[in-house]
Amino acid sequence: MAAQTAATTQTDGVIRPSGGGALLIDGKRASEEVLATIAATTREVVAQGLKPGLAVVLVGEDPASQVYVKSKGKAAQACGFHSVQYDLPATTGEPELLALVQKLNADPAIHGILLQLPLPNRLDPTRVIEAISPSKDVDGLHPVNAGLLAIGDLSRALVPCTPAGSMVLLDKAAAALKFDLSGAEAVVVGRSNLVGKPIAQLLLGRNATVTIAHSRTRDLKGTCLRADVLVAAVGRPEMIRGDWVKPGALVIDVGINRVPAPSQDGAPAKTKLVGDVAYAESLGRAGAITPVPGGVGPMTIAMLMANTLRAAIRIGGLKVEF
Ligand SMILES: Nc1nc(=O)c2c([nH]1)NC[C@@H]1CN(c3ccc(C(=O)N[C@@H](CCC(=O)O)C(=O)O)cc3)C=[N+]21
Repeated sequence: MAAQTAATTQTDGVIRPSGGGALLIDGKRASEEVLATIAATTREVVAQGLKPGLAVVLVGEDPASQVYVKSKGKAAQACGFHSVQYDLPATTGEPELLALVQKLNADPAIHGILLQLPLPNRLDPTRVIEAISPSKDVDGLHPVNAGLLAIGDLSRALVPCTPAGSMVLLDKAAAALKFDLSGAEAVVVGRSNLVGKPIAQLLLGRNATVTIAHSRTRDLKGTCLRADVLVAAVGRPEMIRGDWVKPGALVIDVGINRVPAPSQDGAPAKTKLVGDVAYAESLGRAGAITPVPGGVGPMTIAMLMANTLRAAIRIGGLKVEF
């Protein structure tokens, strides 16, 4: 990352490029901080006789999903959790999947159930997600958790991991720039149940003035240009251009898109990860920006661990501050 090789100062997970320009919010470092807190709290919880347990369910053989699921299992073990993974063949039927969910719902060693998405096309994720006990729904996708978030009951909701992680990074950016989210113009590009809608709810909970924009928005560039806080969650590589960013804006790039990278001297074709924001173009405009990779992605995994620990504490009825 060229922008980070220039002389930089790093204070509290924020990289300040020496030549000026956007502050870079270091999601890798923020995730390590969160994971360290989780590991410490887990030792406390284990000392009280409760070991948080996470079950990850993967259906089929999507290579990207296999990589994500592996890193979730690793993080769970590093946190001191009990961690199990179910690899089911792509041919698995809905009844078998529902039976596994019921078994995990009833298993006292399991406090978090993560159903890796997307499922193979034949399977309807809605029915399977709705079978997960809301108290173990660490993805925050069950309608009960979506509803608790919508009414602002964050003490009871399990909040989806990517939105929760995005807010941690946004808080870091706001603190570094002494920027008050209350009353600010926030624009979320993307309206998915997994990311766009829950982020909008969280921003509203902070008293931001929230616009949810999407592919049918008439003047997307003009809408983005109004944003003091711009959250990109569209899943299209570098769709948000630098000249769509209001000068000084806080930019949270949720996109993780694998695209072909130029290969040299006939070397095998390579790929690289880019966000939904044209990063290089935005550095001279944004006040702060999250990089891809190393931004929201690592935070997503850290928040999955946070949700699992929270679920365990609630299910176990422990009085542990977390
Ligand atoms: N039920 C469910 N819940 C999810 O949370 C969920 C899911 N299904 N399906 C797939 C997406 C994707 N996802 C990512 C998590 C971490 C990184 C991550 O750590 N990315 C690294 C780079 C990793 C790499 O190099 O490929 C980074 O951005 O720095 C990326 C993507 C969670 N997802």
